[in-house]
Amino acid sequence: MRATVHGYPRQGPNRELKKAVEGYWEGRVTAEALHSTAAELRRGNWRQLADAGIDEVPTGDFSYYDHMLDTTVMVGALPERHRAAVAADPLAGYFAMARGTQEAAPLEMTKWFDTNYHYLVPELGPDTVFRADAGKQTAELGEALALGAAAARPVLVGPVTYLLLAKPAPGVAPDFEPLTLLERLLPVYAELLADLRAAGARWVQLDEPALVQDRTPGELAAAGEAYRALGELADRPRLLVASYFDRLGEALPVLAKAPVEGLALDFTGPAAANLDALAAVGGLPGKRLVAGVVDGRNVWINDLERSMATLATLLGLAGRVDVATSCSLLHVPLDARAERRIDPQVARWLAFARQKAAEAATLARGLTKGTGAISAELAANRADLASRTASPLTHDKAVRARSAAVTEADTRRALPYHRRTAAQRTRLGLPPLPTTTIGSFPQTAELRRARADLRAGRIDETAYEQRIAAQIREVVAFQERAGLDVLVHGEGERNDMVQYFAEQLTGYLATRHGWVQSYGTRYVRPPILAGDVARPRPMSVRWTQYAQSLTSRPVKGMLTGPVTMLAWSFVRDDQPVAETARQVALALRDEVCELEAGGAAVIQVDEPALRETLPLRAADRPGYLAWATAAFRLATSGVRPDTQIHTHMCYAEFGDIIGAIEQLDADVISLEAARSHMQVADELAGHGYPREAGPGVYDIHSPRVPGPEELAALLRKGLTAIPADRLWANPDCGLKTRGWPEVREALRNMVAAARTVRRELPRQS
Ligand SMILES: CN1c2c(nc(N)[nH]c2=O)NC[C@@H]1CNc1ccc(C(=O)N[C@@H](CCC(=O)N[C@@H](CCC(=O)N[C@@H](CCC(=O)O)C(=O)O)C(=O)O)C(=O)O)cc1
Ligand SMILES: N[C@@H](CCS)C(=O)O
Ligand SMILES: [Zn+2]
Repeated sequence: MRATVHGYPRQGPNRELKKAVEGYWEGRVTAEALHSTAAELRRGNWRQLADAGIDEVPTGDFSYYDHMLDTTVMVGALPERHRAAVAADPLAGYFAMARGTQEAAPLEMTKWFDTNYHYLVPELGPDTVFRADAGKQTAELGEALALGAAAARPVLVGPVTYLLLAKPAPGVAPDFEPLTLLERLLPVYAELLADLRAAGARWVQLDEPALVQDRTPGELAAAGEAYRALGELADRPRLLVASYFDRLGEALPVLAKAPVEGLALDFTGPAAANLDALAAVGGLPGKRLVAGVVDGRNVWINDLERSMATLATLLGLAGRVDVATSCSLLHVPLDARAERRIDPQVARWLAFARQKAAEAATLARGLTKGTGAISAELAANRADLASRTASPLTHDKAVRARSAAVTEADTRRALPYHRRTAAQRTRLGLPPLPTTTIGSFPQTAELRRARADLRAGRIDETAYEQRIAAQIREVVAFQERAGLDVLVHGEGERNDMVQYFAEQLTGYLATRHGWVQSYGTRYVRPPILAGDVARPRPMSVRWTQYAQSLTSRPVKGMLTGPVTMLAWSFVRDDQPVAETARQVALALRDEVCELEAGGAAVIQVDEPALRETLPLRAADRPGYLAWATAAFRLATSGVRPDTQIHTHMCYAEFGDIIGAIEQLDADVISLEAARSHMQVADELAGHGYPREAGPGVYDIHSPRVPGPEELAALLRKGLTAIPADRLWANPDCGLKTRGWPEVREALRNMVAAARTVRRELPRQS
């Protein structure tokens, strides 16, 4: 029995990859230097995995930006508008597809299943011509083999998932279904498999996570047909079809029957249902089962005894069982041992990527040699688990009592929306198409340096606060000059919209080095929800009030909502997630009320992750949406009717949660829409969304500055779906990743566009 993982963090111990890629973009790092840093990081990862006891390493999971974009390159499906740039300079062209240029828009970016990782959406149409390019995969396999890896297994996004995650290219009919291209794509995969075999691959993994979502009979039949065709190829390595993030459900019998040599299944969380389902289909006789028993999505140590029991059952259900993490370790930080500041009593409960690889190796050893061979590890693990259950850190009586006393009435505002809206209009006196931003302004290197200086003791708290106050003055003055209607303080004091609040709440642990890739070169350090949550003191009131003291225009209070506070953290697995959400919501409710008492007439509570953590299977959704929307309302319903509650969401398709968005009972919502050409405005209108909305007009993920005409056209498009008295003009998301020059120009253009479109509106009688 072997131990393996599906993928490993790419960034390196000190985010060397981020620094090299951003250096290349800025012209400070040559392409050669970038390639050599990347190769060194890959070698470091394989060595680390081998040291942890992993005896089959993944290859090809590394990426300069995103593995879906790599797949688009691998199958030659480059968007027409980027072809010339890629032909002229493949590396620069690759980043142009990811980030866009002044001439050519980037690919759309969206969430990778229910994770906080974002991928670039392939754009396909009836004229798409696929062409195999195995170069990256064969080169990385060659590197691993040259390093002496005992066994190396290339990992590719599978053809069915690739097509199911694609969208119609611009200009292609919106009802075009990329899956209809499967027959054309399979010969390309056949060629790739032959190339990988020739390069020394004995096994190749094809990732099909899209098959854990609800699929139509036609999609399941297409998957069955694809793996029949690939399985019947003569010149190919052995095939391992991998699924993760949930149970395979009705796709399990389809894959179990396919002529492939192995399946990788997740056995954690809701995917634990795979165990009974596997027994029900008669197991995988003669096949390899790669059993994902070590959770690749959380940071908690594995219950080794429970996993051994699962593995023992699985031994009777497959020809051969190997031990693995449930999914790629891309979604967890690299090394818990780097967190020297975490209390050792708590640190013993934590396992990051490196520790999870070691857990898989321990389990594989136990399976091969018997539990006696891992008795020391089992005893230590038992003691660590028991210390967590018994710890006073995980229980706060006052928090539990308050949470238990919450009633339905605590989650309802005093008046319904239609009675609040008039009071808010009178209080705010805004023009039609009011202009605003989503909250953050550029997080300049100077701001980050000030924070790093504070951490290192090079400056004191007073000097740091002066720096933040200066930033707020600059942000407010700019917004007044630019003519925005509802201002923000700019979030300059926040390292991250979740981490900043988590650092001020009890029950959360912060990491120092726990970076996880969010998209491209952007990383987050998800805090860890380890205990009961309370708010010892106000968190955002002071800076909001300071900004309001500088202007007579309304300044929005800005908070992160309870669902996002959970989604972008590692949540505790020792109590229902709904209970954790209620605790966080109560802490936020106190903050919302204190912002209002401090004079805020508009308070935005961001829930960008509401859609992201929607369960992948429809059957699990009503339960999630019930606790998630109740937590948001609990956090926001303590305010007066004339206080306007905004919420904001980005990075996702919202069509399937519009009913739930209504359940939030917010007064105004801003949504990401620019890259998808305001499609969301139609979706809102299609569902009869009766409230105010700001579908984003400025794509903040690209350095490209939209002109006033383009922005006015998007607003006019918004007006076809949402009436003028309910439409807001705003960017897609916060501006923290952008530079000041772009932001200044884009926001001036946005205000000019709103003014132009306002002039075109019929006169109010
Ligand atoms: C809105 N989004 C967010 C998501 N998840 C979150 N948890 N937060 C989000 O905002 N998911 C969906 C999207 C994803 N979008 C983004 C956008 C931007 C970033 C980003 O810019 N990340 C930064 C890191 C931000 C941060 O923590 N900054 C710290 C500085 C930390 C640091 O680099 N420290 C260095 C020293 C720095 C120095 O010396 O100058 C160190 O500690 O070694 C801060 O401001 O204090 C990034 O750089 O990637 C992420 C997701
Ligand atoms: N208020 C946050 C939302 C990001 S999703 C920001 O502006 O960055
Ligand atoms: Zn956003």
